[in-house]
Amino acid sequence: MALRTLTAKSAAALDAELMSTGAFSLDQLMELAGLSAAQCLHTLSPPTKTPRILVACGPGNNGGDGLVAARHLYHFGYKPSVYFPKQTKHELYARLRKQLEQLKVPFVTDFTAAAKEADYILDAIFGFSFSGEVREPFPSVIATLASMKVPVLAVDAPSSWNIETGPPSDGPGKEYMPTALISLTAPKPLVKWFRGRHFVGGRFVGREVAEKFGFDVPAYRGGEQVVEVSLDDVKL
Ligand SMILES: NC(=O)C1=CN([C@@H]2O[C@H](COP(=O)(O)OP(=O)(O)OC[C@H]3O[C@@H](n4cnc5c(N)ncnc54)[C@H](O)[C@@H]3O)[C@@H](O)[C@H]2O)[C@@H](O)CC1
Ligand SMILES: [K+]
Repeated sequence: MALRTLTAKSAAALDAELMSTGAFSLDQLMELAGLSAAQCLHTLSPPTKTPRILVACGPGNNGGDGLVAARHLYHFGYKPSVYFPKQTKHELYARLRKQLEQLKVPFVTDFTAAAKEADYILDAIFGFSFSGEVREPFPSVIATLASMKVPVLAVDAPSSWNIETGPPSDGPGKEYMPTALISLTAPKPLVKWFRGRHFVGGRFVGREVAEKFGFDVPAYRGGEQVVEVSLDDVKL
């Protein structure tokens, strides 16, 4: 199974098409993306082994995937906590937050302290719209992710990596290499620099649309939302 990659520009164009011609709402896509990230974490390590999951959420849709994943992780039997320092007023995010509050999922403010207590971290800080130098308050968060021993699953991209050119040549993300990566819809060119277990999730695109945007739908098994794809099987 050889998979083609999707550039940041094509990923954004695909998103726009799914939410216009495709007739999807953002809620739907985010729900499926977040569900696949939670299923991926379960594949990596069950709640009996790593119960405490710290979910780091950024200000955009990658962060929204993290909020959705935190809710599913709770229902899978984990004890998630959420770091969400740059909250938007968008009503979708307010609802996702309220859903977590009703489950008594804690929101933490000190990322480094919370990371020391975690068994696994979900990196949902930045996805395909990240660019430039990491701005506050995230440099210290990325530095913690880069230096600590707790395993990390990155959602769509290791946060702070450039989508096309991979890890930054300087700054806190230079040494950051998550344990695992779940590419949403299709791998991005940055997988060339990634060393770890690689998965694809976000099972909502048909073959016709995939062909139009120049990527491949992986061979998902049965009703699963996520599939492990060897990096050797990604066409770079
Ligand atoms: N088609 C798909 O595959 C889908 C993707 N989704 C998710 O949506 C993500 C893309 O979401 P968005 O386009 O909202 O963008 P991101 O969540 O990737 O990031 C954008 C946010 O980060 C901030 N930001 C960008 N560069 C920064 C920097 N250098 N320092 C600090 N902050 C910075 C921006 O101001 C913005 O708030 C994907 O990666 C994926 O996780 C899903 O939610 C929906 C479906
Ligand atoms: K991420």
